Amino acid sequence: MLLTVDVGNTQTTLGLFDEGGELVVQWRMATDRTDTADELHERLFGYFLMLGMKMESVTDVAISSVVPILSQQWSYMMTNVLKAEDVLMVDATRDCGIAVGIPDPRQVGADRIANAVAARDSYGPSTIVVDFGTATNIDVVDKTGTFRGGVIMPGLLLSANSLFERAAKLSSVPLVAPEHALGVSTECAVQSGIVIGAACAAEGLVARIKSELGEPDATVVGTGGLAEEITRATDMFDTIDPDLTVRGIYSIWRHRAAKRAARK
Ligand SMILES: Nc1ncnc2c1ncn2[C@@H]1O[C@H](COP(=O)(O)OP(=O)(O)O)[C@@H](O)[C@H]1O
Ligand SMILES: CC(C)(COP(=O)(O)O)[C@@H](O)C(=O)NCCC(=O)O
Ligand SMILES: [K+]
Repeated sequence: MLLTVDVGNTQTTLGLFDEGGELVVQWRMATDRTDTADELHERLFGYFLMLGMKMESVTDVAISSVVPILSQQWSYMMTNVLKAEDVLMVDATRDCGIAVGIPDPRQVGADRIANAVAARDSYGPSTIVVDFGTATNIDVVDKTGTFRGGVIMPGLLLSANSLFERAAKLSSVPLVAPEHALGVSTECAVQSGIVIGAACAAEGLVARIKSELGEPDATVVGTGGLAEEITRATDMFDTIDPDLTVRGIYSIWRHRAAKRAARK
């Protein structure tokens, strides 16, 4: 089985794929920057126990991480503790099976490359991904199937928390989409600003990107932990695909495995 690990700034999503490429199970844990390799091992062991699965069933590992300190700890744990033979770290400077059309691929977050690969595989070229997590990032695949970059902006929770921290009369409200943009209470006004505001920002940016690319019919896909809530505030998405990043990591692993097999 392939174990995929997607280390985001807020949560880490783990996935297990069977030999046929089916995502068998997926789970999330909080991302804690202070975790050591031993702590990650303990937590992984606990999840396998809970799932009634054996860690020995993992033959391959692929990691996408946007938290460098944890990239090291995960990689060390998989190699030295789990003794995985081959640990793939997603990295846009190595062949991920997609053309990268930006000047310095070293800068790109691994999750954004994974999103682009899965978007191209699942929806074809000319696809725009909006990923609502710690950051809201837009990842663009043009009609030639090339990753073209996109947008990075503060995520909903980050924006909301800064607002609550700095505005003396405001305190935390549930981040759900209100029925109307016109808020008649403090709670509704804040929900409108944060949730509908994030939807409108994404709509506006996607419209501009479509126009800059000259691809008005690009497919628009929503993903990330907060996508389900945003979708209540907009009809911009052709689809919501919560497993996009994890499938991208799988595709990149499969691409590399096929290349390796061809060399043998
Ligand atoms: N299954 C879920 N359904 C709804 N919200 C979720 C789910 N999983 C995570 N979230 C929310 O999404 C946020 C994390 O999103 P995620 O895309 O994992 O961010 P990151 O990749 O930056 O860590 C968290 O604030 C969490 O509350
Ligand atoms: C844009 C991101 C902060 C998104 O992180 P996330 O919200 O998934 O935790 C991450 O992909 C990142 O740190 N990228 C590096 C900069 C770049 O992609 O250009
Ligand atoms: K994100």
